[in-house]
Amino acid sequence: MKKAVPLKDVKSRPGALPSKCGSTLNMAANIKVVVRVRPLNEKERGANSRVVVDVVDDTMLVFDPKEELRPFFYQGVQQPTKNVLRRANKELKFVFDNVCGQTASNKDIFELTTKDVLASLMEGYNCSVFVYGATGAGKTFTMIGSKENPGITYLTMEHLFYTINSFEKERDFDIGVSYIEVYNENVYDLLKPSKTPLQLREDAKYGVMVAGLTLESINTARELLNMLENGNKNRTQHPTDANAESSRSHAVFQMRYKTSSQARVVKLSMIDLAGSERASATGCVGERFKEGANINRSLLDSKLTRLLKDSLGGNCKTVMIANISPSSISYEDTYNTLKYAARANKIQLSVKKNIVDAKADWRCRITEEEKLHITLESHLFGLRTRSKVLALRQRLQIRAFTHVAELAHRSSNETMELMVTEDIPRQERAAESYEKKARHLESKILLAHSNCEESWMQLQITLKQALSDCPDLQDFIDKVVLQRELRHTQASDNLRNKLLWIQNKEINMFTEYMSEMPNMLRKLYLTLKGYDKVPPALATEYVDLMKKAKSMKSISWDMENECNDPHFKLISSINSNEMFVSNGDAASKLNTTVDIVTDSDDLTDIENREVSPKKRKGTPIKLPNNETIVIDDSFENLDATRTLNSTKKVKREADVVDDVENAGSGMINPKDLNSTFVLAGKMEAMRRPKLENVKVELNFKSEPQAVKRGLTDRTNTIQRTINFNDKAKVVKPVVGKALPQRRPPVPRAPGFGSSLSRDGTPLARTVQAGRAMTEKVVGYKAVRTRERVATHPYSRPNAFNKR
Ligand SMILES: Nc1ncnc2c1ncn2[C@@H]1O[C@H](COP(=O)(O)OP(=O)(O)OP(=O)(O)O)[C@@H](O)[C@H]1O
Repeated sequence: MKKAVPLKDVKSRPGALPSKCGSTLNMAANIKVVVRVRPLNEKERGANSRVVVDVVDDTMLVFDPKEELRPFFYQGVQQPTKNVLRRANKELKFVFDNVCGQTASNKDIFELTTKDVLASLMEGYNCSVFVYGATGAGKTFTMIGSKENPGITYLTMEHLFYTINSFEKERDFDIGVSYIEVYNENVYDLLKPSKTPLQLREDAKYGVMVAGLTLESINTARELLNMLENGNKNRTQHPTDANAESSRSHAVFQMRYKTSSQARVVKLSMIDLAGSERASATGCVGERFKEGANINRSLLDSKLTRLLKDSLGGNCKTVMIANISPSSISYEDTYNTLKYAARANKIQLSVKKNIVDAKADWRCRITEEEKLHITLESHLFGLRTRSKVLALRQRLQIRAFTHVAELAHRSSNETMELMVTEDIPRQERAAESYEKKARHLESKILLAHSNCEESWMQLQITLKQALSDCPDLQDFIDKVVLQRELRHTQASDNLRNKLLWIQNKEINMFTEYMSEMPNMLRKLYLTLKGYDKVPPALATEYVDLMKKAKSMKSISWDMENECNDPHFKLISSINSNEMFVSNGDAASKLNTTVDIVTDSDDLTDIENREVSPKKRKGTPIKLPNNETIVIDDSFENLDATRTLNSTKKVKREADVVDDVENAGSGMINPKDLNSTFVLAGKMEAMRRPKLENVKVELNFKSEPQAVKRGLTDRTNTIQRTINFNDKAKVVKPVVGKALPQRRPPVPRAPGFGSSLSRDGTPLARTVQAGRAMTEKVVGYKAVRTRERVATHPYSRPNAFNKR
């Protein structure tokens, strides 16, 4: 026995898991193959042909079964049965999903094929049923049938309408049908016959379309019956040896339906293929032969394949009905058909559900697009934050540098030179680096911004489409828009908080630094005072300053004050909502050489002030490297006159000192501190040897000049080294003017030098009372105490030191 075609397990395979959206379902499925064996026709019966198909059961048949040999007798003796002239039987077993014998009706075929398919169709799967076989095998009989014995197309549609009517109230079905034929590679509409063939088009949304095809809408299966009968009459038919009414074309009946809740159209295709027989089998020549060639060709590719692209491929549930004749006359065709059907049965398809809940589908699409937009948005926010933080840090750095430069200017020429040679170039390099980074970030921001805008535009288009398709989605769409606004507000707040945090840190550091200044100032003042080197203007100014420090307690931070505060100005100057940092501002600062022109005004306002010609007045000092700096030490710039004329000037100096000593520990406004110094000058002057406005060049070392101009009355000495030891020797202390630091009286413990006895009772002062205190009378401890006080760096020199 010859090896049979391998048997197949035809049990249904489990479907794949639903997709993420929950709206589409992919499942693996084989092409369902049903074999129908038609009864022998008149001709076959007349030809006394042999039956070559033996239907074993509803899934199995044997092709060319072994014949039961009749015993052969010769002269009453049974002879050996072997007939050498006879061809051996193939006896091939074929197993399919279903095998229908000669007695099966169209209704039976429908039950086994399209009835199941309809359930899938209603679930949203594209479905196709095609009949395959040689000419006269019964394809048209199965598919179309007649009015009296309708084929499976009619039966399917009848059942479809029955199903639809059962849930008509729930769903609104829109059904359209078309009936076309592919003949000699041309497509014709069978419902509206025309000699002009139709063209195939591919549409992204609807798949393969036939341009100009009539899509008839039907409401009952009865309408369809007439339609199919008329359509079939228009089909190209030519008699063949096997079939007097042979259809020489492929007929494709398609039913499409769409409900309001669906996003896509679902298609059912019923295809009556032209005979698959070999051209020679038809006994045709000429035109008919060409027909046959085209039929076979179109089974493999071209128009029919394209037309059924989405109805035979992966995304479709497919049923193949293989029609065969049982007669040995069609032996070859039947064998070929069975082989072809067996192969088709092995094809596994991945079927995708087409019914998608439109609402869920739109949600899915919107969510996907929104995700992309959020990614782009967060990238943009990140870049903006980096850019603004960078700009703020740069501005704070410039501000800090300005202060440092000013302090250097005030302290000594060496410091100033160091600043010019080292710090300023370093600062300029930092500025250049900042500018580079800022530019790089800016270009990145531009790109990210345009990407983000583009994705938002796309998302908006999708939102509009979704809304027009599904008005129910209004809430969902509103939520998407609101969430975007919320994201923007949050990003803006985060940015603002970050900037404020940085500035707050800066202000804290500045405040801490400033809080240390009053003590230092007080010590310096007292030292000068000890040497009687305090000019009246400085004393008054110092007193005013300390008074201000005292009144700091009553400061109220109203809005106006905040606005005038340069720190607040700095905070408000950075708008976190702006896409870019106003680099113009930063750039202008970067390109400006630190210009220190100070007077008795607020130092922190340096950046906003113009250099008035008046403030250019002063003493030009020639530096060792032949550069010149103008020190504004002119009298008119000192506030002393005004201060002296004020009511405060009438106070006695002793009172002033008194106040000073008590006010030392208070907080001081930085503005007030800065006003202590009266200095004008320009750091740039050191970098530019030839300044236009330099009028007089003086030798830097010409001390007497400064003295002549009354330097002792001014505070703006550029170079004053205070050597306590030397000065203590040459400067005569002014007795009574400077008081030593007051210390709270220390309760003395009873014992040596105490006015209390060991038991706590007061001692009677007798001999010592009223006498001058000498080493002898106060004892060793008193001498040590006096020495300690005298050697304290901030106390005035006393008689002991002098000695
Ligand atoms: N199952 C059946 N029972 C009774 N008669 C049948 C059956 N199948 C086919 N016939 C008859 O056989 C003849 C040929 O059938 P049909 O036209 O359907 O063949 P076909 O495969 O479509 O051929 P072609 O490819 O040439 O169009 C018709 O007269 C039809 O009535």
